Amino acid sequence: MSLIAAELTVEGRLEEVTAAMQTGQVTAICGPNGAGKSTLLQCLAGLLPTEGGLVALDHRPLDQMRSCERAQTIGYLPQNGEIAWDLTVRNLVSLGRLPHRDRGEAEVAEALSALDLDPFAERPVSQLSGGERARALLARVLAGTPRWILADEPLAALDIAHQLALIGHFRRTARDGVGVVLVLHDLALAMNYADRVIVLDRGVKAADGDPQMALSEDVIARVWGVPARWLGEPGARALIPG
Ligand SMILES: Nc1ncnc2c1ncn2[C@@H]1O[C@H](COP(=O)(O)OP(=O)(O)OP(=O)(O)O)[C@@H](O)[C@H]1O
Repeated sequence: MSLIAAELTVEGRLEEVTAAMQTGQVTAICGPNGAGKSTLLQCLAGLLPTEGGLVALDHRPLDQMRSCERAQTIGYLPQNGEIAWDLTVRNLVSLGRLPHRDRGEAEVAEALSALDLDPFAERPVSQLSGGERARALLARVLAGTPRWILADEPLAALDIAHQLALIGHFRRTARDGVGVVLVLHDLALAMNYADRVIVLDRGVKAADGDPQMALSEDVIARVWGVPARWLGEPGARALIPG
């Protein structure tokens, strides 16, 4: 098992947030706009220097790892990622193999298939819809076969069928020993599919634990300021406002 442990303060954005995540689990990071979710994910990926605190992967501070090793180990999907060149989808996804310095044709093919991109593989990315583009960017991360997947709102642009297919893929990947950390705005997806939920509120941790506890109606009322009720059975819950 691998572990990422963080103890973080980022001026004006995160205040003494501690978190420890393990492989084999899907961890969701939830919270209102501006709560610090993307900031936390960037810190966990080693992309944002932290003034106070530390992020360690298996007790090794991330900033002491070589960038190549870090890139092989941690796959990061930013929110609204840019695509600088008008590559074909296959070539974009192949960029995920850069840290490994190989073509990784089998891994690229697997990632294309996991994201249902085979019909678009030879198409320039400029000719994709928003959701297809989001899937191509995530496929690039998966092609790198990282031990950790850190993805910022990976489901936001996807239709319900692709959301469910992808969350199923994340769950299987976690079962195979990968650590999956997802920023999610959809609280029902977090409730039904995450093993663990971290809730941030204005830069501080408001809850951390199993989804039933971390996303209780009380927490939702306190953090989001919205009265809401959970209906349905565990694993198939729906959040009803009011
Ligand atoms: N580059 C930056 N420099 C300074 N402050 C920033 C920067 N990026 C974001 N912030 C601020 O830090 C806080 C946390 O931002 P962050 O993007 O982490 O929030 P978030 O929870 O991901 O929000 P959202 O749900 O809107 O994506 C916000 O108040 C934001 O305005």
